[in-house]
Amino acid sequence: MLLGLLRRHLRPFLGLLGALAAAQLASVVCQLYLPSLNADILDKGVARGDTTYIWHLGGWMLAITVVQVGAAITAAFFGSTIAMSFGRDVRGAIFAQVSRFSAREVNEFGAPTLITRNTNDVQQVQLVVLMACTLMVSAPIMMVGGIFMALREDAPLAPLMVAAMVVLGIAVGLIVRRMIPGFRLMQKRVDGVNRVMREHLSGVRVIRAFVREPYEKERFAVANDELTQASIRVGRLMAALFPTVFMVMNVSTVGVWWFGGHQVDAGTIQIGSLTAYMTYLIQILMSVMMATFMVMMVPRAAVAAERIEGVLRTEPSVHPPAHVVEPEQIRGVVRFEDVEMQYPGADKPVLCGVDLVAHPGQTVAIIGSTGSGKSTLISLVARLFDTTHGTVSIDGVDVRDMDPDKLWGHLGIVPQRPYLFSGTVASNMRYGNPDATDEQIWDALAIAQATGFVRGLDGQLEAPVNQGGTNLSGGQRQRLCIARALVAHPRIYLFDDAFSALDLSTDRRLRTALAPHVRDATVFVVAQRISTIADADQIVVLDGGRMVGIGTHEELAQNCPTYQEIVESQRAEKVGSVA
Ligand SMILES: Nc1ncnc2c1ncn2[C@@H]1O[C@H](COP(=O)(O)OP(=O)(O)OP(=O)(O)O)[C@@H](O)[C@H]1O
Repeated sequence: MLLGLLRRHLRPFLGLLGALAAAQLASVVCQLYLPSLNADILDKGVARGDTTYIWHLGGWMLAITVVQVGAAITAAFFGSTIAMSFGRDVRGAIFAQVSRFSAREVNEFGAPTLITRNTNDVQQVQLVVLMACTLMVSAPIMMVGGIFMALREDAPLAPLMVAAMVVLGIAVGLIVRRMIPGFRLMQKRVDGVNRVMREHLSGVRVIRAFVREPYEKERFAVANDELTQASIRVGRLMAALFPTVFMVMNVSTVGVWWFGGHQVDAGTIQIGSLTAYMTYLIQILMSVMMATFMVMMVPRAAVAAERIEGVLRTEPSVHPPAHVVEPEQIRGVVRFEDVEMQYPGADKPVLCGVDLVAHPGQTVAIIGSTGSGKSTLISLVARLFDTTHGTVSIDGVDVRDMDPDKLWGHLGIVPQRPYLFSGTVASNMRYGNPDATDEQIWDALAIAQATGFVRGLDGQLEAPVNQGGTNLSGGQRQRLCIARALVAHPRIYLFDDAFSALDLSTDRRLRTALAPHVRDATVFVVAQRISTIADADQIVVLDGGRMVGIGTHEELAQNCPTYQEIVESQRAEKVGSVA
């Protein structure tokens, strides 16, 4: 998975990778050449007292060092550019993919893991790219070149070098193999900590109201502890890695001095060559160590890549059609035909046999007990989910055959949980219609009964709105969400319990103001209160996912027992609250 991800997202940087490889090559060749010049200075210059030779080679060494430093800086610059751009592109790809997800995929993954995957996981892979860019060419060349140059200086010491490399390779391999499952567990536990943290932040008011802070602290402590345990397990293995590398390096250095010393004694090797041999050995083992460093990161990056690919390879269940069908003209006739909807993993459908037509200019209200399927019904129009049987069509075209962007462009959705984006009142109002004028916004705010409180805000339309609209009350948020839908001027409105946070008189005023504005549109209203929907052209009564009544308020009050029960229960509530 890691290789696949790297291959796809590094392709645009092939040119830069080539330049990086050239710069690294230049740097390594210079590094490999320097010890051999040093050996010459010692053996031919110092040993013979030839100062001119020393000055001459010294100058060469200086020039080569300058080239080596320049090449190393250039390689580091290219490497950082490639790694950072890689990270940017992968994050962009994940964001684009998640934007294509339907509610089903978002629910299946969960927001915390999607956030971790787009941040922490990408960072892990990016780190490996950065390391690879630094070592990719230099480590192998250094290793091969070092061996070649070292053998040129002294072949009899070669078995020692080979033994050191083999021992190092086996030791590192064994440790790294045990690290992979540890990293997988660690990333999962990072998700766990994020999940608890996110829930804590979103539900902070509820937590305080129910005095559940100690419980939440305990929950976080458990998740935190689990992450710590997993990290410690991996950390122990990592801790074993470096001492192993250094032990092999130090033992082989002692071995070289020991055997080399005897050879110098015997006169079979010169001191300069032995010094160069030592430098090469250190260089080789250093590159093995650097490669080890990278190898250490690869398992974690491989796990991260697996998680990233998990997102990138998930096919959204609500996907654009292969052949888009455009309605001749969008009028807004919405038709449900024998619609059934079953959530993935659920044992029975939440909607069954729904047949319904809504015409432009009509308001269709949906009422029913909690969990009867009202929100699900209208979410099918917006293709937040697809039906499992039957069709939902707009102007005769199945919504699954329409271009999703065009479909959503005709819809004005006011969700059950009003959500506003960080910015200003105006930026939120222009969310569905960036060209809306201030006048249009004020008109929409007036219909949504929001003018009063927006005028009272510091900055009015330019008043700041926090993420999620948390600096506004629930009712204010709901009114701004209604106004936002009105500014977009869609053909079809979907109000999902959008009036529930409004008091009765505001609800009435809002509906009166709304009527002329949506005169030509098709309006769906999910509501709990009979008073909100009594004027609707059609009222659909849902019970356990089935339509148990359809008609006007008067008709249903006459012949629909479920509706009569709802009316009766609300009347009793009203009498009870007055008493
Ligand atoms: N994303 C989901 N995944 C699985 N089941 C779901 C999902 N959303 C809703 N359900 C289930 O589907 C049923 C209908 O939910 P829905 O939200 O449509 O009801 P509702 O009538 O709008 O309820 P309420 O009046 O409380 O908002 C419920 O039993 C709910 O548990």
